[in-house]
Amino acid sequence: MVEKNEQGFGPIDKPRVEAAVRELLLAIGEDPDREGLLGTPDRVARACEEVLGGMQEDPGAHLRKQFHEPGNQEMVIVKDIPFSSLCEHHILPFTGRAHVCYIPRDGRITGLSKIARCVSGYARRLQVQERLTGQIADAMVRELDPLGVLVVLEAEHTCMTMRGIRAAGALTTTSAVRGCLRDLKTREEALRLLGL
Ligand SMILES: Nc1nc2c(ncn2[C@@H]2O[C@H](COP(=O)(O)OP(=O)(O)OP(=O)(O)O)[C@@H](O)[C@H]2O)c(=O)[nH]1
Ligand SMILES: [Zn+2]
Repeated sequence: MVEKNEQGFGPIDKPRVEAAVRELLLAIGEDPDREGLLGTPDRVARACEEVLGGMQEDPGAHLRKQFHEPGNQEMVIVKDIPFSSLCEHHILPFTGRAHVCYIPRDGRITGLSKIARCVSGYARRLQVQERLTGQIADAMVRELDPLGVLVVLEAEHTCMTMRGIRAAGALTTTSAVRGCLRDLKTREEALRLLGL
């Protein structure tokens, strides 16, 4: 049996991905031995390692790079963090921007880039946007114990734009709220600062 990591995933088996891509090419009526496709199974396998690399890490661990600013309980907002993920229903990309807002507890803050790294780690998995949003918020709560967290994701799903309903330009917004950001007034201030 394949050993799973602490995130619940096995390792990426590159030769197996390559064999599966070759089989897929045959299944769609292509010739995997024609010149243009010769390197494709290897390229797709390498691309999988990259775009699904978040399965091999604990994205929350980035947030453990912390600093202490005594007395600071003011809102921190990191806006417009770009992300790319893969929808687990069609294995097609959905891409967009994440906005993360939190209120530190007793000045316990994290490195700003670490928030973007956390988003990237959870995005580089097979996902649904709602779960991705909640996982980011929960990691913030787990690692920082902040007074409140608000995560908003806006994304375009290619499974909705290049196939199926083909609703080009349709944008999906999801949010996850924890702690004191559930309070209407605090949340309104966060949304105002986010321009949402
Ligand atoms: N809630 C949610 N739905 C998603 C996400 N990504 C894709 N979907 C949806 O998953 C659904 C899968 O529906 P199915 O009827 O099983 O699949 P389908 O026949 O390909 O559906 P259509 O896309 O409507 O053609 C679709 O409505 C997709 O739009 C996501 O991140 N969140
Ligand atoms: Zn999809």
